[in-house]
Amino acid sequence: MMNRRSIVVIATVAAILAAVIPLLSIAGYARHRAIQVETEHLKAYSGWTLQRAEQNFSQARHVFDMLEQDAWAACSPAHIARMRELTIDSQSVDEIGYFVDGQLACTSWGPVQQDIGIGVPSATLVDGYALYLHITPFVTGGAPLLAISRGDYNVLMKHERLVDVLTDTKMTLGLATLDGQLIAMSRKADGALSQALARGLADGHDQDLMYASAENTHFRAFAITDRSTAFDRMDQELLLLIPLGAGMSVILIGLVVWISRQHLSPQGALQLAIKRKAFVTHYQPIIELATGQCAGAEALVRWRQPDGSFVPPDMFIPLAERTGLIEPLTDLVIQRVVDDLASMLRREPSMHVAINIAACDMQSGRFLPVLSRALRGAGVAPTQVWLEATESGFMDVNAARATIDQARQAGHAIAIDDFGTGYSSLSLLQTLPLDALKIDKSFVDAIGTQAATSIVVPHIISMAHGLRFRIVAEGVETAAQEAYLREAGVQFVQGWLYSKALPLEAFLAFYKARNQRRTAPPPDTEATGLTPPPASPSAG
Ligand SMILES: Nc1nc2c(ncn2[C@@H]2O[C@@H]3COP(=O)(O)O[C@H]4[C@@H](O)[C@H](n5cnc6c(=O)[nH]c(N)nc65)O[C@@H]4COP(=O)(O)O[C@H]3[C@H]2O)c(=O)[nH]1
Repeated sequence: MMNRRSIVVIATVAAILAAVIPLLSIAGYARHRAIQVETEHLKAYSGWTLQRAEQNFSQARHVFDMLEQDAWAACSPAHIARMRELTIDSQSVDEIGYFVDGQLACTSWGPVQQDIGIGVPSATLVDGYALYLHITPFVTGGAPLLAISRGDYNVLMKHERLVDVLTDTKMTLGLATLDGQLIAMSRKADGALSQALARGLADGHDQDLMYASAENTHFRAFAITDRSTAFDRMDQELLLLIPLGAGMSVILIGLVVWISRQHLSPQGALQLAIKRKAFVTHYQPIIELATGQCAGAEALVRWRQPDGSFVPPDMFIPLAERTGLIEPLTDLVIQRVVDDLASMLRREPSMHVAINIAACDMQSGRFLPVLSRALRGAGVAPTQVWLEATESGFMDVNAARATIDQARQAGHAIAIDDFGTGYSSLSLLQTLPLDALKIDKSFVDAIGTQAATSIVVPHIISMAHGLRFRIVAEGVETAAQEAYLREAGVQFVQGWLYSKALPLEAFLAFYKARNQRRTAPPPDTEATGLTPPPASPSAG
């Protein structure tokens, strides 16, 4: 588990990010969206500009069709009158010219005396049309016009007419030939950009301007606007999206607070640790006094911290019991013990391991199927697994009896742990079909002292003998205690005199060393059972 300081730092950083990221994402999204929408807007206007140009172009085509329908006497009054009539009827066409042998012979205004050649077209369109971009009308004078020619005729029209589309925001519309010659612009705009767009520059934006274009078979049209237009749009989008971003920030911050509380509250931390299976079991050897051999071990759970240290069970078992987390924890311990010791238990059929069972589990018996599944899967005999519970586990006698019966039928031995520290010990011992009694360390400590409890120890032992219980004395620390217990007929001992609780590897090594030595003919120490344990990492 991380320490509080790291959690607070991480939670603070996460909360700041949770507050800022949604707002930045929303701003980024709004910017992207605004540019996208404005590009589509410009593209739509480019399309409408093309439509407008085509309308003008089709009016020119109509004029040509009308004139070519009849065989006119060239520049006759009727011919000129017809040209004038068509000029007046058409909204787009300002003047019509008629050429003979490449020389302007007459216009919709009348015959032409001057020597005016047709000239070289600026661009040739499909369908046999030619474009002359800047023709100065010689009759009316004035600003240059655009000429479209077909056959012997040309029609003149104002450039701006091709791009006179009403826009809803400020923008410049432009029209060009497909080979990149600029025909008309609705307003003045950046020259280099307009030329580039006329030549087919793709949609996009620079520091100041945004632009998009569209094409048809005759023309290319484009639209240019200031980027501020898009940013105005972005402001509107942002206004709509900010509550959404703020809502997301609040949800994320709430999540961060919830997760950090999970980590910071002891219950939350324990819950997470169970979820992450952050527990190991250490094994405290149990010594058989008659042989001095290691007869088994008590499994003692430890909560592993990220820095490699361990939290002892006294620090979290009571919390686990209060909060109901003891149940998944018991299951974890069962699985861990089986994973750790299965092969050794299979190899050493006389060895046993004792697992602590919490009071509520002892009363419900809920863990028994879990244990039986785990043992069956690993091929371990249930007789090799002892179950230890303190007196509180047996308080509800009927419930406890059901669990004990089931457990014993399965083959487990049941031990009453920390005997003498709780209430109603005597009646419990007589009422329940128990197999073993563990004398609490506080009684063992009293051996050979003047403490009042020292008087009780022989009575506990003789009572256990009377009930035919196996006896395990816990917390044996001195040779004198061991000598007393041996004399009193206690079969098993457990305590720092032999070994503290050991990590798995160290326990396996202890077991091997201890039992190998004991099978060899005994040195002097053999008779006392006081062989010092091999040097091993202490973890108890
Ligand atoms: N000073 C001293 N201490 C000795 C000596 N010999 C053994 N001990 C300590 O006494 C405790 C014996 O376990 P316990 O009475 O079952 O008492 C256990 C048991 O009630 C509970 N516990 C441990 N593991 C589990 C578990 O897996 N499930 C449940 N429900 N409770 C557990 O936590 C208690 C404390 O366990 P630990 O801290 O490992 O402490 C262990 C052990 O390290 C000694 O010679 N001197």
